[in-house]
Amino acid sequence: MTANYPALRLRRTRATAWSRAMHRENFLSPADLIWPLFVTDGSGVEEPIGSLPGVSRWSLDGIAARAKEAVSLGIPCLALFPNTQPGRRSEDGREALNPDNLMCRAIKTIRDTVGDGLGVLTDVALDPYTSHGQDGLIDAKGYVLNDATVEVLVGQSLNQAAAGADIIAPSDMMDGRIGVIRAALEEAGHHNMQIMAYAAKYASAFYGPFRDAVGSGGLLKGNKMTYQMDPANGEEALREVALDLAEGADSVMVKPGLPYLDIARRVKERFEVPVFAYQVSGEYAMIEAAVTVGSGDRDALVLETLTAFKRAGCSGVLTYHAAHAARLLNA
Ligand SMILES: NCc1[nH]cc(CCC(=O)O)c1CC(=O)O
Ligand SMILES: [Mg+2]
Repeated sequence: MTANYPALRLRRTRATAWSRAMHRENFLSPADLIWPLFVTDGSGVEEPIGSLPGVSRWSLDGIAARAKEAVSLGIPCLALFPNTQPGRRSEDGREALNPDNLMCRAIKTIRDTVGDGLGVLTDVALDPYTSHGQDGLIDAKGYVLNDATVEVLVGQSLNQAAAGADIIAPSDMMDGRIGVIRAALEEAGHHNMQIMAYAAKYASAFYGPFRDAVGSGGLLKGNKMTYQMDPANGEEALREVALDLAEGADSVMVKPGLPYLDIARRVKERFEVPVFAYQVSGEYAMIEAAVTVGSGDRDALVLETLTAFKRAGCSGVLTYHAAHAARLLNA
C-alpha cells in the first residue's frame, strides 16, 4: 500500500516560499530566451506594429541598440526578420540573395556592435521578399514549388552565412531543404554554422501579426496549408523532426508554442535533442490583449507561459516578450 491521506499531504512542501523554491523543478533564465526583432530601412526609425502592441520595427541603429540591450540583459541570441520595401519584392523573391539586403546589413550591424557577444539567428524563407507573400516560388496556380524553392533557399542561406549569421533557421517547410542547405554550407567552409530547423511548423492562425510586421500579410492570397502542417497532426511532426535531424539540423523548433506544447514534449522524449519553441506573434498579442482589458497580469502571464516551455522540455523559446521577461528575471 502506498501512503495516502493523511500520511501523504502534497501541500506540505508548498506551505512556505523557501520550501516552494527548494522543490521547484524547472527554471527560466534570460539564457533561455531568443528575441525576435523586425528590421526596417532608414535611420532613427521606430515603427510600432499595430497588431503587435509594444513591438516595433527598427532601423539599423535601433537594431544596434537592441543588440546592446540583449547583451546587458543576458539574452544570448536575436532572431532577425526584415520588412522589405515593396519595390524590392518580386515574384521570385530574389532580394533574398542580395548580399546588401536589409537582413545582411542587420547581421553586420550586430556584429560590428557586439562582436561575438550575441548569437544571430536568421530566418530562411522567401515570404519577406516575395510580392505574393508565400514562402517559396509559385507556379501559375499559386502552388508553392518544392525543389525550385529549395535551390533559392540554399542561396539565401549562403548569403546570410557570408554576412556573419550564427544560426540558419529555415522556416519554409519545403521537403529536403535541411540536407541540401547543410551540404552547401559544408562545401562553402561554414563547418560551424548551426541549423535550427523549423521542423514542426503548423499552418496556424497565430501568425497574423507577424505577417503585418514583415509586410507580407496584405500580399498573401490564400494560405500556407500545402506546406505547413495541419494543426490536427502529431505523428507527422515526429516524422518531420526525424528527417530534419537526419539531414543535419543541430536543433529543431516547434511552432507555434503554447498550443503545441504536447508536440514539443513528444519531440524531446523521442529524440533527446535540443528543442526550441516559438511563442509566436498571435500568442504574444493574445497576452497583451488580455492585459489591456484587465483579464490578467502581464508579468505573471509572461513568466508562467515561458516557464511552461521549460517544463515541456524546451531548451529555449523565441518570444517577443524576451526583453521584458529578462528584466523581470534579472530584478
Ligand atoms: N517564414 C515565415 C515565418 N517565419 C516566422 C513566422 C511567424 C512568427 C510569428 O507569428 O511570430 C512566419 C510566418 C508564416 O509562416 O507565415
Ligand atoms: Mg520537413
